[in-house]
Amino acid sequence: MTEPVITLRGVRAELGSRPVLRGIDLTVHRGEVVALLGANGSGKSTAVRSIIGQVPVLSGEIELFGTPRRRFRDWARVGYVPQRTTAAGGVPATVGEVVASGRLARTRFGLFRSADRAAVRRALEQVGMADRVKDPVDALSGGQHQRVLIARALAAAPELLIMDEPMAGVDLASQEVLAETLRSQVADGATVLLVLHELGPLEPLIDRAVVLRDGCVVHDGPPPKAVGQHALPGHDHVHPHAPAGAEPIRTGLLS
Ligand SMILES: Nc1ncnc2c1ncn2[C@@H]1O[C@H](COP(=O)(O)OP(=O)(O)OP(=O)(O)O)[C@@H](O)[C@H]1O
Repeated sequence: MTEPVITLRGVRAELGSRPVLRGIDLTVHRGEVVALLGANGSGKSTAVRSIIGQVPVLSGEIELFGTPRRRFRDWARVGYVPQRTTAAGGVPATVGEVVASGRLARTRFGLFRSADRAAVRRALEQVGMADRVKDPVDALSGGQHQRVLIARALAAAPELLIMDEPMAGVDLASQEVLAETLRSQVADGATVLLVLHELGPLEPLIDRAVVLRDGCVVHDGPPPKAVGQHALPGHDHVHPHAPAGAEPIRTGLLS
């Protein structure tokens, strides 16, 4: 096996004094594409947020690129795409500005040189949004907004991509663009940890699946087949932030 890029050992975390992660062990090696699966509320988002330091850890260890997370400083190596809750939420920024913000960690003192501008342009081209660079993100559809968030993560040319439900609420055309973007990242050697509710169009890319239930790992191995438990009735995905009575989000090809 190659070197570990993400290591979690016995990670426990609480939210509002409720145990949400109850001793998670997870290793992602260089070049691997790992899907983090599980029902609503099983702790998937909390697990990835603990990795990037947004959720305090009660006990256990987290390492990034072999360095304890507390001492890890090289955040330009990590691209994070958070779970998208609303289309744009009144962000008064253009597509170009949002994507350029993802490049800041690679600039010297925040000054954009031609290599930085080229990286921003390349990221926009990868997700098919180069012609929208001047548009306000408010004007975009959900799928286009997600493409912009992914371009923002790609702008720093990260070695590790962590994405929380990148396909949720994304139209089919954007899903295909995102799957293709991810494919080229993986071909270039990126390491990827994806929170997913179902494998969907990303299935061919996934090397390994880790399934959480009630804050514990209940499976770590080959991805479940497309007709597995996540595609069965009763496993529809209701977004926790959606209004009460909202329809489950159908992320696409399997449902
Ligand atoms: N800020 C918070 N305060 C208290 N409880 C929280 C908070 N955020 C999440 N939780 C709870 O923690 C549990 C795990 O949430 P988490 O978002 O990690 O699950 P998930 O597997 O990602 O689910 P989903 O697929 O619905 O996003 C849930 O029961 C959720 O209600």
